Amino acid sequence: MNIGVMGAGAVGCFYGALLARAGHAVTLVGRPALVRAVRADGLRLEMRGFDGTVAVDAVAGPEGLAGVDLVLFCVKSADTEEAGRALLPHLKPGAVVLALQNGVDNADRLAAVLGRPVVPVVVYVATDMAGAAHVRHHGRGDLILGPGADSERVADLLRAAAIPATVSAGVTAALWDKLIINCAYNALSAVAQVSYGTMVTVPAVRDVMADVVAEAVAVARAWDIAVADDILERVMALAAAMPNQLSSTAQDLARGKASEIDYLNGHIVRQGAALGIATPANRALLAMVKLLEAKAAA
Ligand SMILES: NC(=O)C1=CN([C@@H]2O[C@H](COP(=O)(O)OP(=O)(O)OC[C@H]3O[C@@H](n4cnc5c(N)ncnc54)[C@H](OP(=O)(O)O)[C@@H]3O)[C@@H](O)[C@H]2O)C=CC1
Ligand SMILES: CC(C)(CO)C(=O)C(=O)O
Repeated sequence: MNIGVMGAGAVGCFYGALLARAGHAVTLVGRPALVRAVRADGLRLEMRGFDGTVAVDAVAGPEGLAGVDLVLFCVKSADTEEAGRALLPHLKPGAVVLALQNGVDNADRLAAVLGRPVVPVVVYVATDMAGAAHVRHHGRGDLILGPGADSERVADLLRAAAIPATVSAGVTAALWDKLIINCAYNALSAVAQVSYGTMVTVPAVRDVMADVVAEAVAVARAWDIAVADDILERVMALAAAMPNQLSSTAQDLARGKASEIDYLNGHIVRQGAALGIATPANRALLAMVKLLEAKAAA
């Protein structure tokens, strides 16, 4: 199949590389430095059991996706509308679009721009870019796709490419579960630039994480989202599973990049305000990360 990746960063390059290894024709849309590096040397995929170059095409603009049947949309949440508008004129009428992003509203925001359904996807992976065209996998990789006319067919295609994928009518709750994990870890890890294992050794941090989770659960349940009953235990368990991990927000700030915080704790704060639910812990974490972003931009 002809497959396009809109936003060739860590997630887009990782899944694009696996699909290319499975024999699909993959075109990455990325920034000029990535395009130059892929065209010069190919895309390097480094993961357990494989370290090598994968044959993909790379282009700097979405006009290169005119012929694709499947698009993996993998930009950060703040770029969803702009990248969606750039993609729109080049999208084939029947092409299936998957949003592989954190946050809970990217697929809806993208669908509004594209004027067609977008399949929300919960992404459980740890991956980063170790160089301009070098993607490194650190763990997991499983995807939960929302239901849709093509979701089962696409999940089959993903599984055939060694990507664990399921389709779930509970995708909204799964997106919220992931959002709550992000709200608990991302900002605190970013503010102190510490790994999850270190974070949870500090009792006051565990208390703040519990407050953040309680506020987010109150917001979610007010929207009738069936958040897992054991969400706090699941949140706390992540630190043992990924003790050395720094959050993506920590990594963004360390690189002087804007983070997705407006779509993580910021989402809880906005929704809480609309619902009349107090969210002081999420508000404080949002403020701290915004302050660091402002300092970096000054
Ligand atoms: N990395 C991970 O392990 C995980 C990430 N996620 C989520 O997946 C999503 C993607 O994350 P990730 O891959 O890490 O992010 P990256 O920043 O690594 O990748 C996004 C890439 O898209 C590029 N981009 C943005 N807009 C355009 C455009 N219009 N045209 C071409 N390129 C564009 C960005 O360039 P630039 O930086 O210059 O803007 C960047 O290179 C996020 O929502 C993230 O939270 C979820 C689970 C795990
Ligand atoms: C799950 C988690 C918290 C793993 O680092 C993540 O999604 C992120 O860093 O954004």
